[in-house]
Amino acid sequence: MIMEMLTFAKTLIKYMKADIIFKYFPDLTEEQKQHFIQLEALYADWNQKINVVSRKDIDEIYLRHVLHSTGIAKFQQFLPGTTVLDVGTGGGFPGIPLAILFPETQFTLVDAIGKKIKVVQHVVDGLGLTNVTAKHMRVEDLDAKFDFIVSRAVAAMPTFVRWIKGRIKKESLHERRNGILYLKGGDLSEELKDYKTTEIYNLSDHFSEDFFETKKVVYLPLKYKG
Ligand SMILES: C[S@@+](CC[C@H](N)C(=O)[O-])C[C@H]1O[C@@H](n2cnc3c(N)ncnc32)[C@H](O)[C@@H]1O
Repeated sequence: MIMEMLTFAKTLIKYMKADIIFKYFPDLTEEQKQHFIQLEALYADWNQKINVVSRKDIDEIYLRHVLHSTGIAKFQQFLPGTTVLDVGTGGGFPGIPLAILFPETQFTLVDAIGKKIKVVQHVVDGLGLTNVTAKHMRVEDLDAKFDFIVSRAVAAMPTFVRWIKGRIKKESLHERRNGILYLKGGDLSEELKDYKTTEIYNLSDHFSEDFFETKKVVYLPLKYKG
């Protein structure tokens, strides 16, 4: 009886931690909810073996990593059949939470560091996600095209745009033209001064936690370059 109560309490605690995601995404399927709930244990387990995320970050994984990643979905819903590239995904952010939200979208997650991609692959396998391909490589060496390119904390926009040149598909499936959706923070006026078509969205308009006060989604539509 005590063991059963303990198991129940553990399940409840796990559910409560992921609750911050369910609060902002109330229409998730049971499978999506289970995927989000399982994330913390999978990261904690793999992080013990291959240290890629700090202990503090694991403790706050739902706020700082998972919810932040899903912020992109507040601005762009991906249609079935969309292809999305996550550049410099690290442990899988924003790619993995987005892949849970959009199971019919194909995600390619790349990182230049092999052990980070190892963690990503283990988490993807642990969840049984079939819409994620993880690649250990520099993005400059990738030879494929995508509808959208997402990223967080990898490079300043001029460098980033240079790296992903020619990686955007010509035809747009969505109302919004194909391009970059980048999670950034703080004052971006200097970094983005040469990108006149950029649109900036405040995540604080959607998420009430202090963490999001300065957090933004930067959208940069891109022209197709054969
Ligand atoms: C600060 S981490 C951010 C990781 C993740 N996006 C996040 O927000 O948690 C930056 C990551 O970008 C990767 N990276 C940097 N330059 C890259 C490149 N040219 N191609 C692929 N990955 C790159 C690094 O290996 C590192 O894992």
